[in-house]
Amino acid sequence: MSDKTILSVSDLNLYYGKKHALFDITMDFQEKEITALIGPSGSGKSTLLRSINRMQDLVPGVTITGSIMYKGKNIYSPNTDTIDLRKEIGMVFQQPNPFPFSIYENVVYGLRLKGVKDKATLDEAVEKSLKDAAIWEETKDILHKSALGLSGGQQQRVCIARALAVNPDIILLDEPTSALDPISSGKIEATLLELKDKYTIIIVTHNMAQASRMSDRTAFFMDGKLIEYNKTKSIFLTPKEKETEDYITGKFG
Ligand SMILES: Nc1ncnc2c1ncn2[C@@H]1O[C@H](COP(=O)(O)OP(=O)(O)OP(=O)(O)O)[C@@H](O)[C@H]1O
Repeated sequence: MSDKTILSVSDLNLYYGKKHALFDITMDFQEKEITALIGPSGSGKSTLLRSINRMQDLVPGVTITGSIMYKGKNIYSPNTDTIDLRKEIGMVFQQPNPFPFSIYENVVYGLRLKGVKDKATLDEAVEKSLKDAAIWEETKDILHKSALGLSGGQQQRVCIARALAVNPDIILLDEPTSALDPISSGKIEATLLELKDKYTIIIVTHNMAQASRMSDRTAFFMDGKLIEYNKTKSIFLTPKEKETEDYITGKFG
């Protein structure tokens, strides 16, 4: 574990009923870096990502063993308040999923849940979060219009702003650009690169070019196993495992 380790996954196994989906995953995530999780469909990337903020607990029949240490505590300890955990470890999904409210109400959603009522505080959070998500200029004059009226790319940046508004430490993103056109994807990538100064980012992506452009470290998964994990340059230029090389050169997957 290095000084910069923010999350430490040890011997994590996950079963959906009898199906063993993650096998002995052990890996550390570094603070204020972007880590990409790559691998073929069904390799367990989303399962691992969702395990990090205990979203996977919501699936009936799931069994999880092992630990994920965050700020000195095992997030799988029975004492963990998962609502609080998900404020510190936010999530953005593949399909933009704004709520059917105004842009403003989408962004302040988590703050309202926390009981924040002061208008000036909420206004400030809206402006800051939309700026950080690089969507302020496009939305500042229409804050009280429905978020559903925005384009898919704009909706996704509002969803990023919604995640940022509660001031998380870590942002998990599950293929956040796969439903978007290349221009919108490029904007999200640029936004995430800016956010890395303030947040730790873990992103599942099928897009190899995106992983190699954006991430500091890359983890390659296959059949629920972590095959190789290293600095992104090493994974893409000098992979150690044959499976990694075959995948990144497009031989399978
Ligand atoms: N709710 C579920 N119930 C049962 N099995 C599941 C469930 N979710 C995922 N799985 C299985 O667990 C394995 C890992 O799935 P997961 O979605 O984590 O893979 P992935 O690498 O993210 O795939 P993709 O790239 O297609 O999103 C797959 O075999 C999948 O079928």
